[in-house]
Amino acid sequence: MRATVIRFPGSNRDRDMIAALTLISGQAPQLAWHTDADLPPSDLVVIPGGFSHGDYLRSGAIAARAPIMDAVRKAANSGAKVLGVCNGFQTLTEAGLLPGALMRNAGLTFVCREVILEVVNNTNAYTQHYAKGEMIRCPVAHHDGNYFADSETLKRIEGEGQVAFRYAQGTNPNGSLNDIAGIFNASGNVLGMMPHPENLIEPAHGGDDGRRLFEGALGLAMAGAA
Ligand SMILES: NC(=O)CC[C@H](N)C(=O)O
Repeated sequence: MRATVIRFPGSNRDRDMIAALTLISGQAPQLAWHTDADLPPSDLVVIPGGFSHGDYLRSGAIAARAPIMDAVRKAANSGAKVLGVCNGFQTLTEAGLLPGALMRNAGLTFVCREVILEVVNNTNAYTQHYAKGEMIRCPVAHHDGNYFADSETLKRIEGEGQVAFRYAQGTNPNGSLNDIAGIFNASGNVLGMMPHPENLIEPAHGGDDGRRLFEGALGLAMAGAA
């Protein structure tokens, strides 16, 4: 399983993502730069969190138009997994690889805290190691995490099982419609999520609820599983 992490000017969770993928798979991921025209052969492409291009214009808007994104689109269309976390999720919506948009948090402040997520759909490689309806811990750190989609799109993604994670009732940190924290594309190989599973993968983090997402995406058995 070959994983690649893409870096943009202003990415700041790339090192966390590289550390998580290395720890979980035993192999350092390949790296790509935003101006690269091609991606190395990859089964999993990850766009990490951060403030690409200083969040100017809109978070992820400039990154979505980087040369590397043509290669990401090609990889996604040919079935590779593409995971966008936080600024990565923003970039994937701006690139049209995921529906909807991430708007300014309803409270107009940056939120940095742990939230509880409900695993809405576990019939997908990314979420296969969670139980449906399982509540997991995960940190968030963003100012533009307020998921919005028009009513037709919202109905479609809800109806087609494209909602991956929801903020637990009453804990929505940003005003996202339907408490949406993460969504799949229609084919299920692209996942965007605002919370940071890479920051809760080992006891030193205070928990490891995020770990199973990477084990699923990388096609690995759960640590500790027989
Ligand atoms: N941690 C992040 O990726 C931050 C995402 C984004 N730039 C925001 O603040 O909304």
